[in-house]
Amino acid sequence: MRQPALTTTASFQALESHAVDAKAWQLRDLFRADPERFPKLTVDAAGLFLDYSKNRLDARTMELLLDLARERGVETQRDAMFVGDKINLTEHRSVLHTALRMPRGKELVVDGQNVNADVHAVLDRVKAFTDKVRAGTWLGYSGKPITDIVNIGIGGSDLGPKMAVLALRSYAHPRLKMHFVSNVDGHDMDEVLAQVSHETTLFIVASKTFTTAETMLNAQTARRWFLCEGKEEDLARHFVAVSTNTEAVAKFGIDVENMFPFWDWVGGRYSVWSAIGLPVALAVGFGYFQTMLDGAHAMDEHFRTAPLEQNMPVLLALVGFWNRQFLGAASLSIAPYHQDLNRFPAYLQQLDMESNGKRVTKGGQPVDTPTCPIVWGECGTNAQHAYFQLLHQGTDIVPIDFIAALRATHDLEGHHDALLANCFAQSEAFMKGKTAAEVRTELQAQGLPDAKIDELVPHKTFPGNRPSNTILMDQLTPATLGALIALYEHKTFVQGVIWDIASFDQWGVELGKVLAKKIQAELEGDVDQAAHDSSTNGLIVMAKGAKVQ
Ligand SMILES: O=P(O)(O)OC[C@H]1O[C@H](O)[C@H](O)[C@@H](O)[C@@H]1O
Repeated sequence: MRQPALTTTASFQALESHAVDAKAWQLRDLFRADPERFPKLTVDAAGLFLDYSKNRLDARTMELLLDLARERGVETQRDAMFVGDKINLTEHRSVLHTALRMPRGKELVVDGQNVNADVHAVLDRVKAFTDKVRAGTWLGYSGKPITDIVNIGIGGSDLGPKMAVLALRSYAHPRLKMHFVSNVDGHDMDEVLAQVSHETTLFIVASKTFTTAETMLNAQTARRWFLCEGKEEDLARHFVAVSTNTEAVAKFGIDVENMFPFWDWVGGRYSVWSAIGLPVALAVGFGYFQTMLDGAHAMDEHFRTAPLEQNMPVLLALVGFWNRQFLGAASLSIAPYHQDLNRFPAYLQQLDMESNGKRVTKGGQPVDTPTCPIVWGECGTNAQHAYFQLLHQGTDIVPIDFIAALRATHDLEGHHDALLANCFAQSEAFMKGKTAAEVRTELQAQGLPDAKIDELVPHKTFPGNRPSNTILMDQLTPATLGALIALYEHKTFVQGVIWDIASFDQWGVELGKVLAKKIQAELEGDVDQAAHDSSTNGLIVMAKGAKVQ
């Protein structure tokens, strides 16, 4: 159904008038005025807790935002996604990552395909394979168990598994060392190959399409490296593939018996739940991988059934929309206060920016509002000692998602209180700030002369009023990780519906791929000067010059 332009809708216009005053609100005042703000603006779901009270909004703002969600059809479109309607319009595909984590036996038939049965058949194969590798009964060519696993993939075939393997580090198998090679830059492969042995390494070539240039080149390099010691007939023990493209896998020379399939209705950035999650299952065991799927399913059920006003992904999406639209926040910083979530911001960059970094509506019209913010971030407390300066006192408003676990998975004394204290202190500082009067009183108490105080006050003042969310879980476990990823997946979906953009394609990555192919041919052959501008020509000539030195 064709949506009207966002700014022309009644609920958007109501929000716009509400925002005239709301933009000037001070978070300090909102907290002072309502001691119940915390219980009112927090929600629990699937083992996660979201506190969105430190945003410049009130109950009326939320009501209007929820009206907008309803007017844009969030509920109808959510339901359409879950039942397998072809909501990926430009590629005419269903969007069924939620089916990958459905319990066994739940009926879901799409285009005559018994989706649930197919998903579980592949999961059974993943289980059988991971059990063997972990038990040490899947042997390399010289009869030794596998010790190193190298996942070769990029984008969705890298970021999800890499992030999850690190996040679940404390569940990892003691013998298996996981490596990830994604970059076409040979330094990436080179570094990994230097650490592993031909006899005991298993390569997973992970690519939905099995045509991605980087992955194909890396896979060829790995194959060549392997054949320096191993024989052709040993390849099957050392190379497996995860893909939707059986033909290309066979052509590459990987035994299709060793291929774990998935389907075109799984988007790359939504694929960690499919066989693309094989490195996760190998690292933590199938049982914990299944628990991660269960955690995501719990969030799916919440998203599918909870009323919008208590629906965590919907609330997170609406708050993000409010900050983007009405506070002009062009970026969103992700601050996991958990070292094992170190790769989570990078994972979210693809999830969010590749999904919603679009400038036209589903109907092909230019959007009339800003869309996806730039997503970036680093773990706290490291981030505090690097760029938090700008977030506290710079000229841009950058909302922050703080993510923390109440209990650690280590038992090192003193660390966890220090970590949580920093996390909570930062969101408090962003919210409250420090007024000029407070700074002046503090400096006066230190006995500084008036002239010095006048000089320092502007520098030491914090404007505050900077929005943040805090997401808490009891511990970072396979279940809470699954729920956390699903939370953000659904948040991205809801925002895409509000903006009426096609969240499940990624045409914006194509142009560079085509040009790179052409330039690579020129680096290896003759330069097609007429095809380029003087800058590009100049750079190509420099690279060619460096080759002959
Ligand atoms: O899994 P593959 O088919 O190799 O794709 C890997 C990645 O590359 C593409 O260019 C897309 O931008 C990503 O969405 C995708 O995840």
